[in-house]
Amino acid sequence: HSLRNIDELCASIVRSHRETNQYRVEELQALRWKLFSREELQAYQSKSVDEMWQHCAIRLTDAVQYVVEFAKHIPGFRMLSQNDQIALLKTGSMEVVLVRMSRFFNTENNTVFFDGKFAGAEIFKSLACGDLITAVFDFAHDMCGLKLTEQQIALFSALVLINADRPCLEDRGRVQRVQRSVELGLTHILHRDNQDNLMHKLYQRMAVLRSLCSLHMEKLRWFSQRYPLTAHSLFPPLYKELFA
Ligand SMILES: CCS(=O)(=O)c1ccc(CC(=O)Nc2nc(-c3ccccc3)c(C(=O)c3ccccc3CC(C)C)s2)cc1
Repeated sequence: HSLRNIDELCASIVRSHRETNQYRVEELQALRWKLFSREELQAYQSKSVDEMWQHCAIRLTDAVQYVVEFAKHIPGFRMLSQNDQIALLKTGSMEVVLVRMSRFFNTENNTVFFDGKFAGAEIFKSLACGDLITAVFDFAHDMCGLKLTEQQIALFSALVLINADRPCLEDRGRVQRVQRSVELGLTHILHRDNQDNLMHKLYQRMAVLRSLCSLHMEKLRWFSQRYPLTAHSLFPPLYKELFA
């Protein structure tokens, strides 16, 4: 890998990250103090479990669509077989959504961007999965502590997605080669930013992401058993395809 290739790889991943985000950082910084009123909060909290799950699944699926677009523009991702691309998105897209959402977490009042405003954990009460919500908020808070730049987030997101250890890959070797080039890109960016020490912290966060996503899958299984109709006929098809 000549340095030129690595620079080009980083530039295309950063460009793709920027072009596939629903919101720009500046946009959401401006909304940071736009909070839900007590009435709005009560309206969310009085939704039934299945209503709130459906509401969130739709929004989560929106965010996942953008991650699919991001993946398609990662050099080397499109070279992989269709099956391997799906396998990587199945396990990685939620993780990238969590990394992206964490950028907009407001650590001063512990709120996350949801439905156009910033919401505290209590708004998700009717989901009846408090441990998942707490874990997501803790992760977002922790990620903010790393103060990653958009470029670092772009390369980290690509590395989260292109992971040769994922289950049911056809050509693990090929995924490994793409993963190694993205790893080189991330270490290159961190070295340039004089933050080599971040690399091992980011690998630690990848393990937390995996546990968050298995908790999400566990909650989804619990929900689908209790509300089969909602899960099978009212959730977005992409949500079912990727998570169910
Ligand atoms: C991701 C791209 S982005 O431009 O940053 C962006 C784009 C769009 C938004 C707005 C948005 O959809 N926010 C959502 N927030 C949460 C959420 C919820 C609980 C805690 C923390 C955040 C959503 C979820 O549905 C969710 C997310 C993670 C785990 C679990 C769930 C709920 C389960 C039941 C599906 S959707 C925010 C950020």
